[in-house]
Amino acid sequence: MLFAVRMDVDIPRDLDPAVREETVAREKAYSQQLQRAGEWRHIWRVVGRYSNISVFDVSSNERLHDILWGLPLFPYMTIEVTPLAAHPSQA
Ligand SMILES: O=C(O)C[C@H]1C=CC(=O)O1
Repeated sequence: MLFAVRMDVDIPRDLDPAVREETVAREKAYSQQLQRAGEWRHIWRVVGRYSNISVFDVSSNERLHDILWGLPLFPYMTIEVTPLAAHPSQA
């Protein structure tokens, strides 16, 4: 099952810089592990924003929910999920 997911990140400016750095590092490792496993297919930066648009290929809605819930930056994100279906014009 394919999903497009937009993540808008808003880390509070007064968050301890060490906590920020450690959380962002954990987020990167978590993301790259899922990319290597094939569930996080694409990640693209949204130009000019602290946001990304990603494509996930997962077995179920529950699996995607678990992945998103587990994001270290989840408490600082607004997330929009769009389920994808094959387009009839795809060559
Ligand atoms: O930078 C971001 O867009 C937020 C987040 C999502 C994956 C990752 O490594 O960081």
